[in-house]
Amino acid sequence: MLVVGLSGGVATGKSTVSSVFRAHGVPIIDADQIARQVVIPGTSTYNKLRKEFGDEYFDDEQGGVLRRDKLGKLIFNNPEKRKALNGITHPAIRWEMFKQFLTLLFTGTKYIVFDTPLLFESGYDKWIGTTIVVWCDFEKEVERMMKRDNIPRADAESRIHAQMDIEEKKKRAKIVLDNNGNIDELREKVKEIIIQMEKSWKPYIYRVMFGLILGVVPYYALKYIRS
Ligand SMILES: Nc1ncnc2c1ncn2[C@@H]1O[C@H](COP(=O)(O)OP(=O)(O)OP(=O)(O)O)[C@@H](O)[C@H]1O
Repeated sequence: MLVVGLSGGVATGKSTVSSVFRAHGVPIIDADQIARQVVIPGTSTYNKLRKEFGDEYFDDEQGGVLRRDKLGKLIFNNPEKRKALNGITHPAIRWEMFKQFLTLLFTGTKYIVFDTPLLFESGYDKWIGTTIVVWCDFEKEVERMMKRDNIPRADAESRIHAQMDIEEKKKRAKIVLDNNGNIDELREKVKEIIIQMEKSWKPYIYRVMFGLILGVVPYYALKYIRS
């Protein structure tokens, strides 16, 4: 199975790209969705967060849900608190991603898209067959974020500046997806990528390698145990 990493700047269009893949039946592992899933009230990650950050970060009138905005503001300029948050949430996110990956591995799907804003920051790009970076001009990025999130310009700009430079991500990507046009143009570009991936031999090569590992490793392990 070919794993395609999808990343880019904030509000550059990753979710839009992801939805086109999904509409074409490509399975997606969505890191943002998993990050929300692991902090649902009642999970062990939720309980650890509540203990670490205190009740003020949870909305008990809404079933105790995490106040993401409030926590986001706290960690924005507080590296220690950010470290504590990541220390609690990241292992749970990684574990959930691994479970979803394993499930998809055995369904025989040809390729999957791994949608994560922090693909390069986390270093996962090194383990991934192909990487796509979605980008658009700074001004467009700011405008789209302000409109979508209903936030002032200063907030949008500081969220962009808090991320790894988009030029660095573009340099490290295998496929650079320009989203300066309209949404229809973006959809057409994604369809083109899907056509190219359908033609790719990489998934078959990976399948043969995986099959060999599954067959050869137990064979030698048994041989070693019996000798
Ligand atoms: N080509 C486009 N033309 C106009 N608007 C667009 C285009 N592509 C995306 N948008 C809009 O820009 C906003 C941001 O797009 P999207 O949510 O897909 O970005 P994202 O990279 O997933 O964001 P985040 O980093 O916050 O997860 C959305 O409101 C989306 O509808």
